[in-house]
Amino acid sequence: MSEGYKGRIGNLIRDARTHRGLTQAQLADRLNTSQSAINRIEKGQQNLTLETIARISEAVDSEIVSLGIGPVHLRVTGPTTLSGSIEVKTSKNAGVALLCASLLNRGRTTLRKVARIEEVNRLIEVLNSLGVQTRWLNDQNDLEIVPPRELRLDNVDEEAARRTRSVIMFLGPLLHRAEEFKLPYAGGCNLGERTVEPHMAALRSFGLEVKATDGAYNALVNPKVVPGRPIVLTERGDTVTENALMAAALHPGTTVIRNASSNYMVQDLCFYLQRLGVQVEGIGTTTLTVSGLESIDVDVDYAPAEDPIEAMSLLAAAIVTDSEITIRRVPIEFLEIELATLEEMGFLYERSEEYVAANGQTRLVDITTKHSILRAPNDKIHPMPFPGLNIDNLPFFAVIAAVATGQTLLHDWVYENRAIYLTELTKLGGQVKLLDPHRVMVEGPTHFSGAEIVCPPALRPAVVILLAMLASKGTSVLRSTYVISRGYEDLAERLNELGANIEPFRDLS
Ligand SMILES: CC(=O)N[C@H]1[C@@H](OP(=O)(O)OP(=O)(O)OC[C@H]2O[C@@H](n3ccc(=O)[nH]c3=O)[C@H](O)[C@@H]2O)O[C@H](CO)[C@@H](O)[C@@H]1O
Ligand SMILES: C=C(OP(=O)(O)O)C(=O)O
Repeated sequence: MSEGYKGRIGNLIRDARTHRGLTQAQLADRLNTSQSAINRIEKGQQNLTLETIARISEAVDSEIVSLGIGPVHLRVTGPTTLSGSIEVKTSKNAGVALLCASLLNRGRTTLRKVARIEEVNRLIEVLNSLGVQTRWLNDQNDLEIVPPRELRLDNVDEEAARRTRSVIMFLGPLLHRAEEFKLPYAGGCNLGERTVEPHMAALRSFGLEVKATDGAYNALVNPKVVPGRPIVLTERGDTVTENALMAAALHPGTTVIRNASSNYMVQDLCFYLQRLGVQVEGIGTTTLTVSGLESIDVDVDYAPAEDPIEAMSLLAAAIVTDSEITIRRVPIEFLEIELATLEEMGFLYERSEEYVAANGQTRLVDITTKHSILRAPNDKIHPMPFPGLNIDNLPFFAVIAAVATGQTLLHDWVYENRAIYLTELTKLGGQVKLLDPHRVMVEGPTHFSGAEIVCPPALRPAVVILLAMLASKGTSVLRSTYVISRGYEDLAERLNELGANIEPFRDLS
């Protein structure tokens, strides 16, 4: 390591340490080393291994070595048996919808226990670039959002916006704020072509016309156009329903949305809109009736519900490692089909009595997984819009099927590219055959063994690979894991608390 580099890293570590309010002695304590060693490191007088840097990063703040130093990789040593209990965090998808919806309100929105994930960070960056003030209030991840009098729509943080797809949900609220504006094309995971046409079709009823040119959506709004009849969505998509709801919230009349998604994030958005004073009927069904308001200026507090996809990920972690763990705060109403499918495969578990999430609505349970001997299901596993098996939960059945005896057919009719990434499991010893771009056949049981794999550019398949690595004998490396932190908060650290051995590290350039 060059002298210059050592000095630079030393400075970064000192800054991160003081930022966390730690003395050298306290940091030394956390790392099981001496204060004089920390002093030498900070002065750039010490050679550091990547492992040490990763450990220091963890002890102070994982951000310290992100400056100028490459992506985070994970080294996983397995096989692992997990134990203990873990709490499900609030959902990425409600989090991003509510951040967008906060633009409807001229007052202050406080969101409780927001998932502190990269997707949320990107959207906060976009909001900040528009002049919205945001502040994390405490280590519970409560977030305060205060919009400005006038939004700076000509100042959008394009780089942040392009890294998320959720920015498409700015269209619904913004069409009430400006008659002309521009948004960068939505990005996000590479799951193949994902149309935005249903969004345009739904919002046309509110006078929005969008021309897509030069990498941007150029929006023109005719405020005289209001929905004359029910809006019929051509796809029961989640974000399209959310866009239509947000547009309807500031339309001072009644809007009926048919073929609406009734999925978890849509429900959270509806509950938030109700707090804003907007009347929403039909929550949980496919017809939503919204009585909107001329303007909204209230201070509101809302606590989004727990993430069914994170809960499914944790169930899959337990199943693939054959572990008995307790997963707390599972939003059971959004996992019923998944659990019924798992039961058919021989999965054993106990569940607690139901209790209610902080939003006062969503039903939660604690699930304790039990040692199970799994067999392939008789029928194929395929997703459906809620109340079907969640589209984002399907990939987890690949790693579950890999530990079940027999052949399981997974049919992802939804995404052009997502099933393809599941074949990466073969690198760990899985038998996963791609039948066509939408169908994979998984044959188990599998004796996983460690390998080095670059993260697929899609959140759920990336986590599926990570979970298989937990069950793999020996050392695995999962490279470039930004895509995982897009949707999960501290996943590696939290799995380590259950007994996993996952070590984050970075390359030095
Ligand atoms: C931020 C957020 O909330 N993201 C979720 C949302 O994305 P989002 O709402 O953006 O999903 P899309 O609109 O891209 O829909 C996903 C895919 O499903 C297809 N499709 C969808 C519904 C339907 O009835 N028919 C149909 O064909 C679409 O053409 C597309 O190819 O919903 C997806 C599907 O649940 C989830 O994977 C995403 O995690
Ligand atoms: C596909 C997903 O999300 P997004 O819509 O943010 O790409 C997902 O959460 O798996």
